Amino acid sequence: MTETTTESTETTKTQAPLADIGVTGLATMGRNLARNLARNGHVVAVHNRTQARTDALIAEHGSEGTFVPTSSLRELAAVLKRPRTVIVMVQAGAPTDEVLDQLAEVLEPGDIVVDGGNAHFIDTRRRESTLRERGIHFVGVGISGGEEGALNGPSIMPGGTPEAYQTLGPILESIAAKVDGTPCCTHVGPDGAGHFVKMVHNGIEYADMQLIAESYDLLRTVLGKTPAELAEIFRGWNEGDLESFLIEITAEVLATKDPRGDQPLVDVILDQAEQKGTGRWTVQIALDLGSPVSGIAEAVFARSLSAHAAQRAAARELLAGPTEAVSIDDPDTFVGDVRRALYASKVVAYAQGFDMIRAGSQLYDWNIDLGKIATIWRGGCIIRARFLDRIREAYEKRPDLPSLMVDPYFAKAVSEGQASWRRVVSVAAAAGVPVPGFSATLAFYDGLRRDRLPAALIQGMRDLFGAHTYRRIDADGTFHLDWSGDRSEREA
Ligand SMILES: NC(=O)C1=CN([C@@H]2O[C@H](COP(=O)(O)OP(=O)(O)OC[C@H]3O[C@@H](n4cnc5c(N)ncnc54)[C@H](OP(=O)(O)O)[C@@H]3O)[C@@H](O)[C@H]2O)C=CC1
Ligand SMILES: O=C(CO)[C@H](O)[C@H](O)COP(=O)(O)O
Repeated sequence: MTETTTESTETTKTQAPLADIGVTGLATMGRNLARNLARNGHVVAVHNRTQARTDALIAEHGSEGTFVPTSSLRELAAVLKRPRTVIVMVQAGAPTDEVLDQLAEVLEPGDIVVDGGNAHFIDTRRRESTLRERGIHFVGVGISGGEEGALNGPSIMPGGTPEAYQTLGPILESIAAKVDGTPCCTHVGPDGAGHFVKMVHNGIEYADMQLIAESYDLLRTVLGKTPAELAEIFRGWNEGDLESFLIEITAEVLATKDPRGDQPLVDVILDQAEQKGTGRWTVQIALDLGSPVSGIAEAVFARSLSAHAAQRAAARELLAGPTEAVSIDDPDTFVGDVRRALYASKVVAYAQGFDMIRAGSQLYDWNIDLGKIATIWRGGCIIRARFLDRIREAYEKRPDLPSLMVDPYFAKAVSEGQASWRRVVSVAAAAGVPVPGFSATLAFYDGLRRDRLPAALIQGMRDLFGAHTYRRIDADGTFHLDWSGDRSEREA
């Protein structure tokens, strides 16, 4: 029997079954996650700070499953089966702490609290340790897929203890997206591992979106293609190795007209990209880990630059652009070059993200299985893409792969694309089209493959001005040159 009506809260309370799971925070994500849980047969107790959201959920979707509406966290705790499981889907940051403090007062040792928001993994580690002292299992869970994914199957990245996953895992797996029958949900690792992986997912998301935006800009500026023509090109690309959710929605955005007029919607949207923070966190943490995520960093910086409206307006008046027009002999060949450059750059951005996950896993002793991460990103999440199956294969074949770039499949794919990639970056520079993503990822590729890097010169300079020492290619140890004296070398 489905408890769906709001006419009498009292009736609902007295007849309410003990719920399997609770969800507090019923905005975009929480509401759809609760519906997904209910549609999959779980009895879901729901709560929101502002009662109207709870009432709206029950009124509009109460018939989709068994919901138990509640009007306080204490009431939510009272209607849950023991040990209780509560998913918190509220705004990240201070609001999450507030809700966790309130929940800690009404829960008991052995209960499980899940934070499904976009929390910083350092906060998750802190919260896990605080709640552990009270005997409560705290599980930081990365959830990706946006509004539609939360309803129909997101990609789910849970951290926390293996014990908590034993209870929580089957529930989360039941609502996750499925690819070839495999749920896009796995126990990522302890404490903050799930939120760390979600953070890097979002960093990759930023890079992927930036690279697609650069492709659009180049084809539009250099070839003069219209948004409608470009929508067709992206639709075509979505049939091949670039097939992904982001390419699919690119075509959709470009094909859409302004509802207020006849021009393309993309031409009336303000060109200042916003960001909530997960991309920035990825780069901040990557700096601490010494993980060179240059493609992701350029994507974050490109959003920042776009938002500096006053600087851009001042510079537009003063800074000269190319004096000669770029002419492309064969537009179709150039479209193919951009497609190959996009694929190669994407491989680099994903490789950087996976390298960063490995670095985080080593530092925090999380033992994250990269093949499993690729597996759960194949469906449900924003960066879902056909080539993630290749990434899964690469890490399953060789879990200690030093970099995705040296997996035979990706090494071949990127090497085959490099000539196109170089042409695209050259044309962009000549045409004055900014391609920070394409350039940074190509530089990363060249940096990886070079026999000798100019880092040797940097080491020489460091030793000259600061006696920072250098190592030699032909002897063990560290050395210092007497730069201001007789230039003899001594072991440091
Ligand atoms: N939107 C998306 O596509 C995605 C979002 N996420 C993450 O999921 C979480 C939820 O996102 P979303 O659904 O967009 O909602 P929002 O991030 O917009 O948060 C709104 C919800 O938080 C509640 N809230 C805010 N402050 C408090 C507080 N002090 N005490 C209690 N409740 C509070 C609101 O309650 P009230 O109604 O009373 O204001 C409302 O339920 C966030 O952490 C977000 O980063 C993750 C993946 C995708
Ligand atoms: O988590 C998400 C998807 O996985 C959100 O959609 C993402 O946080 C959006 O980020 P931003 O607003 O910074 O572009």
